[in-house]
Amino acid sequence: MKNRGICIIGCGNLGKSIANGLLNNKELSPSNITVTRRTLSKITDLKDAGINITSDNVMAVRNSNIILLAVKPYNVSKIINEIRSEIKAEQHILVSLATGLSTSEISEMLEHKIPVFRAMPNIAANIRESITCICDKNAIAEEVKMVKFIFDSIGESLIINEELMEAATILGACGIAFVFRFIRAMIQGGIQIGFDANTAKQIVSQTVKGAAEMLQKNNNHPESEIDKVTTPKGCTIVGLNEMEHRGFSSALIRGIVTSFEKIEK
Ligand SMILES: NC(=O)C1=CN([C@@H]2O[C@H](COP(=O)(O)OP(=O)(O)OC[C@H]3O[C@@H](n4cnc5c(N)ncnc54)[C@H](O)[C@@H]3O)[C@@H](O)[C@H]2O)C=CC1
Ligand SMILES: O=C(O)[C@@H]1CCC=N1
Repeated sequence: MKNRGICIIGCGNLGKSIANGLLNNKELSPSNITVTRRTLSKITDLKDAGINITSDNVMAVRNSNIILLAVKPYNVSKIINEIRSEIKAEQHILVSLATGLSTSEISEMLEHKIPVFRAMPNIAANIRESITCICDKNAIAEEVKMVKFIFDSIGESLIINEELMEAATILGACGIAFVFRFIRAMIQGGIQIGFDANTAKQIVSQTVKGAAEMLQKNNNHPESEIDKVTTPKGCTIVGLNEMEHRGFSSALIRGIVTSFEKIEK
């Protein structure tokens, strides 16, 4: 990776998070990273850190090997039109972050057959705690490794089949919003039983973090951890059962399926 040039076209929320993640990766030199945005004043901090910033997408592509397309889906074809003639089969790999556009659709917009990837991170990329699902078209193992290296800089990454990419979008990228809504409801409950909002947020955030880390470290099923909390005839089981009577799990599952049906349309 050391001598590979990486460019990020569209340095907005995700693009900037990725650039920051890459800055923290000691195996990469900031001088090999170029990011583009129309309003450069919003990314001068990246310039101060040694990253090249420009509004010239064509120049950025010319001087790089791995192109990350981090613009909104409706801007993808316009950007590809702009950079198409600069994309060379022997030089480039393209990684699209755009929701809902397949690798085939993107490949068809290109002049040459090059490896095309899709990657779906979530906004925790900002603190390098994203989960990014990745799939590819026409890539060899070494190229897959290079792309995975980039997304491992902003959290964890996973190679999946493209047919699961929409499901990955719902579970990981939209999923973080579902988790935030759960957290908000916990905080509201916490306030009703006596805490101020900030204290409730601190207790709930750390509780959620602890639960997630337990699953990651112990690899147990959530239900076996729940069994450790539920004292017979105790206060946890009555709360859990009341939530289920009110449709807690069912509401979450139905929300996930509804989001999935929307993205599949
Ligand atoms: N926001 C999210 O949670 C997720 C978003 N995505 C996908 O990632 C992509 C980027 O999303 P965000 O970063 O949230 O959007 P954003 O709007 O924050 O970033 C896009 C950036 O591209 C810039 N841009 C637009 N046209 C340009 C041009 N011609 N040249 C250079 N820069 C240009 C915009 O000024 C903006 O800063 C989207 O395709 C989205 O579907 C994927 C996973 C999660
Ligand atoms: O809500 C959306 O459409 C996008 C997809 C992934 C996250 N946000």
